[in-house]
Amino acid sequence: MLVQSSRFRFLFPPIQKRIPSSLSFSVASSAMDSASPSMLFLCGKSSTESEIAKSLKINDTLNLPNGGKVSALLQSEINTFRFGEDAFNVDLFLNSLSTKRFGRFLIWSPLLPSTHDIVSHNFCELPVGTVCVADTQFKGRGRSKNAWESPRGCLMFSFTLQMEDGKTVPLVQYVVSLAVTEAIKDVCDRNGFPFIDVRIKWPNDLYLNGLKVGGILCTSTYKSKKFNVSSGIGFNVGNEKPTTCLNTVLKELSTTPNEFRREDITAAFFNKFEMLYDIFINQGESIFWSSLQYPGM
Ligand SMILES: O=C(O)CCCC[C@@H]1SC[C@@H]2NC(=O)N[C@@H]21
Repeated sequence: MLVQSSRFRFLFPPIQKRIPSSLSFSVASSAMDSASPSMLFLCGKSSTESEIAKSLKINDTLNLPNGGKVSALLQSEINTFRFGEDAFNVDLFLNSLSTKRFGRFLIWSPLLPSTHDIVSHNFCELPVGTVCVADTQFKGRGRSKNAWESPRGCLMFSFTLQMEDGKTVPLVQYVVSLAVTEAIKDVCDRNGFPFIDVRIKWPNDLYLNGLKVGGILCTSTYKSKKFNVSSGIGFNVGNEKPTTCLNTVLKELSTTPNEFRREDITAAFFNKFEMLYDIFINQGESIFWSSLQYPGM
Protein backbone atom coordinates (compact mmCIF):
# COMPACT_ATOMS: atom_id res chain seq x y z
CA MET A 1 0.00 0.00 0.00
CA LEU A 2 1.41 3.32 -1.00
CA VAL A 3 0.60 6.24 1.24
CA GLN A 4 1.55 9.70 0.13
CA SER A 5 1.72 12.83 2.16
CA SER A 6 1.99 16.49 1.44
CA ARG A 7 5.41 16.73 3.10
CA PHE A 8 6.66 13.19 3.54
CA ARG A 9 6.25 10.10 1.41
CA PHE A 10 6.16 6.68 2.96
CA LEU A 11 6.24 3.27 1.39
CA PHE A 12 4.61 0.58 3.48
CA PRO A 13 5.20 -3.13 2.99
CA PRO A 14 4.62 -5.29 1.04
CA ILE A 15 7.27 -3.94 -1.27
CA GLN A 16 7.82 -5.02 -4.88
CA LYS A 17 11.26 -6.52 -4.65
CA ARG A 18 13.35 -7.24 -1.59
CA ILE A 19 17.09 -6.87 -1.94
CA PRO A 20 19.04 -8.64 0.78
CA SER A 21 21.04 -6.27 2.93
CA SER A 22 23.42 -9.12 3.60
CA LEU A 23 26.04 -9.15 0.87
CA SER A 24 29.50 -10.61 0.81
CA PHE A 25 32.80 -8.70 0.92
CA SER A 26 35.52 -8.73 -1.68
CA VAL A 27 38.68 -10.71 -0.89
CA ALA A 28 40.77 -7.55 -1.18
CA SER A 29 38.92 -5.69 1.54
CA SER A 30 38.82 -8.61 3.95
CA ALA A 31 42.57 -9.05 3.45
CA MET A 32 43.02 -5.50 4.82
CA ASP A 33 41.28 -6.66 8.00
CA SER A 34 42.77 -5.45 11.32
CA ALA A 35 46.41 -5.89 10.13
CA SER A 36 47.25 -2.22 10.72
CA PRO A 37 45.59 0.21 13.15
CA SER A 38 42.58 2.14 11.82
CA MET A 39 43.34 5.86 11.49
CA LEU A 40 40.72 7.93 13.26
CA PHE A 41 40.79 11.69 12.71
CA LEU A 42 39.16 13.52 15.61
CA CYS A 43 37.58 16.78 14.47
CA GLY A 44 35.40 19.46 16.02
CA LYS A 45 32.97 22.14 14.93
CA SER A 46 34.22 24.53 17.61
CA SER A 47 37.09 24.89 20.07
CA THR A 48 35.05 22.98 22.69
CA GLU A 49 35.00 19.82 20.55
CA SER A 50 38.61 20.36 19.42
CA GLU A 51 39.71 20.30 23.08
CA ILE A 52 37.87 17.00 23.54
CA ALA A 53 39.72 15.67 20.49
CA LYS A 54 43.09 16.62 21.97
CA SER A 55 42.30 14.98 25.28
CA LEU A 56 41.09 11.74 23.63
CA LYS A 57 44.27 11.60 21.59
CA ILE A 58 46.66 12.37 24.46
CA ASN A 59 45.02 9.80 26.71
CA ASP A 60 44.85 7.20 23.92
CA THR A 61 41.26 6.59 24.99
CA LEU A 62 39.62 5.07 21.92
CA ASN A 63 39.73 1.41 21.00
CA LEU A 64 37.87 -1.32 19.17
CA PRO A 65 36.14 -4.49 20.33
CA ASN A 66 38.29 -7.66 20.25
CA GLY A 67 41.54 -5.74 20.71
CA GLY A 68 41.42 -4.04 17.28
CA LYS A 69 43.92 -1.18 17.18
CA VAL A 70 43.20 2.44 16.37
CA SER A 71 45.49 5.39 15.80
CA ALA A 72 43.90 8.68 16.91
CA LEU A 73 44.93 11.79 14.97
CA LEU A 74 43.78 15.40 14.99
CA GLN A 75 41.99 17.35 12.25
CA SER A 76 45.17 19.42 11.75
CA GLU A 77 47.01 16.23 10.76
CA ILE A 78 44.72 15.27 7.86
CA ASN A 79 46.75 17.26 5.34
CA THR A 80 49.96 15.48 6.23
CA PHE A 81 48.52 12.42 4.46
CA ARG A 82 47.42 12.04 0.88
CA PHE A 83 43.95 10.65 0.60
CA GLY A 84 42.08 10.42 -2.70
CA GLU A 85 39.95 13.31 -3.91
CA ASP A 86 36.88 11.33 -3.02
CA ALA A 87 37.87 11.16 0.67
CA PHE A 88 35.31 12.65 3.05
CA ASN A 89 35.93 16.39 3.28
CA VAL A 90 35.73 17.18 6.97
CA ASP A 91 35.72 20.98 6.48
CA LEU A 92 32.92 20.83 3.94
CA PHE A 93 30.82 18.85 6.40
CA LEU A 94 31.55 20.97 9.47
CA ASN A 95 30.94 24.24 7.60
CA SER A 96 27.46 23.09 6.50
CA LEU A 97 26.50 21.86 9.94
CA SER A 98 24.23 24.18 11.94
CA THR A 99 23.34 21.99 14.93
CA LYS A 100 23.77 22.63 18.62
CA ARG A 101 24.41 19.01 19.67
CA PHE A 102 24.51 16.40 16.90
CA GLY A 103 27.46 15.86 14.58
CA ARG A 104 29.68 18.52 16.15
CA PHE A 105 32.31 16.03 17.26
CA LEU A 106 33.36 14.07 14.18
CA ILE A 107 35.53 11.00 13.87
CA TRP A 108 36.50 10.40 10.25
CA SER A 109 38.39 7.37 9.00
CA PRO A 110 39.45 6.36 5.49
CA LEU A 111 39.15 2.70 6.45
CA LEU A 112 37.91 0.97 9.58
CA PRO A 113 36.00 -2.16 10.55
CA SER A 114 32.66 -0.49 11.37
CA THR A 115 31.62 3.04 12.36
CA HIS A 116 29.03 1.39 14.57
CA ASP A 117 31.69 -0.47 16.55
CA ILE A 118 33.60 2.78 17.10
CA VAL A 119 30.68 4.72 18.55
CA SER A 120 29.04 1.88 20.50
CA HIS A 121 32.28 0.52 21.96
CA ASN A 122 33.52 3.97 23.04
CA PHE A 123 30.09 5.43 23.86
CA CYS A 124 30.88 6.64 27.38
CA GLU A 125 34.15 8.27 26.32
CA LEU A 126 32.58 10.33 23.53
CA PRO A 127 30.38 13.43 23.78
CA VAL A 128 26.71 12.66 23.11
CA GLY A 129 25.97 13.42 19.46
CA THR A 130 29.37 12.22 18.22
CA VAL A 131 29.40 11.02 14.62
CA CYS A 132 31.85 8.57 13.06
CA VAL A 133 32.10 8.56 9.23
CA ALA A 134 34.10 6.05 7.19
CA ASP A 135 35.03 6.03 3.51
CA THR A 136 35.25 2.23 3.59
CA GLN A 137 34.36 -0.37 6.20
CA PHE A 138 35.65 -3.95 6.20
CA LYS A 139 33.25 -5.29 8.82
CA GLY A 140 30.17 -3.19 8.07
CA ARG A 141 27.24 -4.36 10.16
CA GLY A 142 23.67 -4.68 9.01
CA ARG A 143 20.60 -5.61 11.05
CA SER A 144 19.96 -9.21 12.14
CA LYS A 145 23.68 -10.05 12.07
CA ASN A 146 23.85 -9.35 8.33
CA ALA A 147 26.89 -7.71 6.81
CA TRP A 148 26.67 -4.32 5.11
CA GLU A 149 28.66 -4.07 1.91
CA SER A 150 30.67 -0.88 2.33
CA PRO A 151 32.45 0.24 -0.86
CA ARG A 152 33.78 3.73 -1.56
CA GLY A 153 31.01 6.11 -2.53
CA CYS A 154 28.61 4.66 0.02
CA LEU A 155 27.76 7.11 2.81
CA MET A 156 28.39 5.31 6.09
CA PHE A 157 28.11 6.89 9.49
CA SER A 158 27.04 6.18 13.05
CA PHE A 159 26.19 8.62 15.79
CA THR A 160 25.25 8.60 19.45
CA LEU A 161 22.32 9.87 21.46
CA GLN A 162 21.08 9.35 24.97
CA MET A 163 17.46 8.77 25.95
CA GLU A 164 15.66 8.52 29.27
CA ASP A 165 12.26 7.09 28.34
CA GLY A 166 12.57 3.45 27.29
CA LYS A 167 9.22 3.59 25.46
CA THR A 168 10.58 6.05 22.92
CA VAL A 169 13.84 4.20 22.16
CA PRO A 170 12.38 1.79 19.52
CA LEU A 171 10.85 4.77 17.71
CA VAL A 172 14.05 6.70 17.21
CA GLN A 173 14.83 4.74 14.02
CA TYR A 174 11.70 6.31 12.50
CA VAL A 175 13.08 9.77 13.21
CA VAL A 176 16.39 8.76 11.64
CA SER A 177 14.66 7.42 8.49
CA LEU A 178 12.62 10.59 8.18
CA ALA A 179 15.69 12.79 8.64
CA VAL A 180 17.49 10.94 5.82
CA THR A 181 14.69 11.53 3.30
CA GLU A 182 14.26 15.13 4.45
CA ALA A 183 18.03 15.69 4.11
CA ILE A 184 18.02 14.45 0.53
CA LYS A 185 15.11 16.74 -0.32
CA ASP A 186 16.96 19.63 1.28
CA VAL A 187 20.16 18.97 -0.70
CA CYS A 188 18.11 18.72 -3.93
CA ASP A 189 16.39 22.05 -3.17
CA ARG A 190 19.61 23.86 -2.29
CA ASN A 191 21.42 22.66 -5.40
CA GLY A 192 18.53 22.92 -7.82
CA PHE A 193 18.58 19.14 -8.41
CA PRO A 194 15.42 17.41 -9.62
CA PHE A 195 13.29 15.72 -6.97
CA ILE A 196 14.66 12.26 -6.12
CA ASP A 197 11.96 10.01 -4.77
CA VAL A 198 13.71 8.21 -1.90
CA ARG A 199 11.10 6.31 0.08
CA ILE A 200 11.02 4.84 3.54
CA LYS A 201 10.04 1.24 4.00
CA TRP A 202 9.17 1.55 7.65
CA PRO A 203 10.87 1.52 9.93
CA ASN A 204 14.44 1.36 8.75
CA ASP A 205 15.02 0.81 5.03
CA LEU A 206 15.36 3.33 2.22
CA TYR A 207 14.32 2.56 -1.34
CA LEU A 208 14.83 4.24 -4.68
CA ASN A 209 13.13 3.01 -7.85
CA GLY A 210 12.02 -0.12 -5.97
CA LEU A 211 15.56 -1.04 -4.91
CA LYS A 212 17.06 -0.86 -1.44
CA VAL A 213 19.64 1.93 -1.34
CA GLY A 214 19.98 2.46 2.39
CA GLY A 215 19.41 0.99 5.80
CA ILE A 216 19.41 2.06 9.42
CA LEU A 217 20.77 0.13 12.35
CA CYS A 218 19.92 1.26 15.89
CA THR A 219 21.33 -0.46 18.97
CA SER A 220 21.15 0.51 22.62
CA THR A 221 22.49 -0.34 26.04
CA TYR A 222 21.15 0.75 29.43
CA LYS A 223 23.48 2.34 31.96
CA SER A 224 23.00 4.71 34.92
CA LYS A 225 19.26 5.08 34.18
CA LYS A 226 19.94 6.15 30.58
CA PHE A 227 19.65 4.43 27.22
CA ASN A 228 22.83 4.83 25.21
CA VAL A 229 21.67 4.64 21.60
CA SER A 230 23.99 4.17 18.63
CA SER A 231 22.42 4.77 15.26
CA GLY A 232 24.12 3.78 12.00
CA ILE A 233 23.18 4.78 8.47
CA GLY A 234 24.39 3.25 5.23
CA PHE A 235 23.26 4.94 2.02
CA ASN A 236 24.33 4.31 -1.58
CA VAL A 237 25.28 7.80 -2.73
CA GLY A 238 27.97 7.14 -5.34
CA ASN A 239 28.26 3.34 -5.43
CA GLU A 240 26.23 1.75 -8.21
CA LYS A 241 26.63 -1.68 -6.69
CA PRO A 242 25.06 -3.72 -5.20
CA THR A 243 21.74 -2.10 -6.22
CA THR A 244 21.66 1.47 -7.50
CA CYS A 245 22.60 4.80 -6.00
CA LEU A 246 21.53 8.44 -5.74
CA ASN A 247 24.06 9.69 -8.29
CA THR A 248 23.03 7.19 -10.95
CA VAL A 249 19.41 8.25 -10.62
CA LEU A 250 20.36 11.94 -10.54
CA LYS A 251 22.34 11.49 -13.76
CA GLU A 252 19.31 9.90 -15.43
CA LEU A 253 17.10 12.81 -14.40
CA SER A 254 19.51 15.69 -15.12
CA THR A 255 20.71 17.38 -18.24
CA THR A 256 23.74 18.87 -16.43
CA PRO A 257 26.47 16.81 -14.71
CA ASN A 258 25.49 17.07 -11.04
CA GLU A 259 26.52 14.87 -8.14
CA PHE A 260 25.45 14.47 -4.53
CA ARG A 261 28.28 14.92 -2.03
CA ARG A 262 28.31 12.74 1.06
CA GLU A 263 29.33 15.73 3.19
CA ASP A 264 26.23 17.76 2.17
CA ILE A 265 23.89 14.88 2.90
CA THR A 266 25.50 14.17 6.27
CA ALA A 267 25.32 17.81 7.38
CA ALA A 268 21.73 18.15 6.11
CA PHE A 269 20.88 14.92 7.93
CA PHE A 270 22.00 16.30 11.30
CA ASN A 271 20.38 19.69 10.68
CA LYS A 272 17.06 17.89 10.03
CA PHE A 273 17.52 15.19 12.66
CA GLU A 274 18.12 17.64 15.50
CA MET A 275 14.91 19.49 14.66
CA LEU A 276 12.81 16.33 14.20
CA TYR A 277 14.25 14.68 17.30
CA ASP A 278 13.36 17.69 19.46
CA ILE A 279 9.79 17.64 18.11
CA PHE A 280 9.63 13.88 18.72
CA ILE A 281 10.84 14.19 22.33
CA ASN A 282 8.54 17.14 23.10
CA GLN A 283 5.43 16.17 21.17
CA GLY A 284 5.70 12.39 20.74
CA GLU A 285 5.13 10.16 17.77
CA SER A 286 2.46 12.41 16.27
CA ILE A 287 5.22 13.85 14.07
CA PHE A 288 5.07 10.68 11.99
CA TRP A 289 1.40 10.94 11.27
CA SER A 290 0.41 14.59 11.54
CA SER A 291 1.13 15.44 7.91
CA LEU A 292 -0.14 12.20 6.39
CA GLN A 293 -2.99 12.22 3.92
CA TYR A 294 -4.63 9.00 2.85
CA PRO A 295 -5.71 9.53 -0.75
CA GLY A 296 -8.93 7.77 -1.64
CA MET A 297 -9.73 6.64 1.90
O1 LIG B 1 19.85 -2.32 6.42
C1 LIG B 1 20.54 -2.66 7.38
O2 LIG B 1 20.69 -3.85 7.68
C2 LIG B 1 21.23 -1.60 8.20
C3 LIG B 1 22.56 -1.26 7.59
C4 LIG B 1 23.33 -0.24 8.39
C5 LIG B 1 24.70 -0.01 7.79
C6 LIG B 1 25.42 1.12 8.44
S1 LIG B 1 26.82 1.63 7.52
C7 LIG B 1 27.30 2.67 8.82
C8 LIG B 1 27.05 1.90 10.09
N1 LIG B 1 28.19 1.06 10.39
C9 LIG B 1 27.90 -0.23 10.31
O3 LIG B 1 28.71 -1.14 10.50
N2 LIG B 1 26.61 -0.38 9.99
C10 LIG B 1 25.94 0.89 9.85
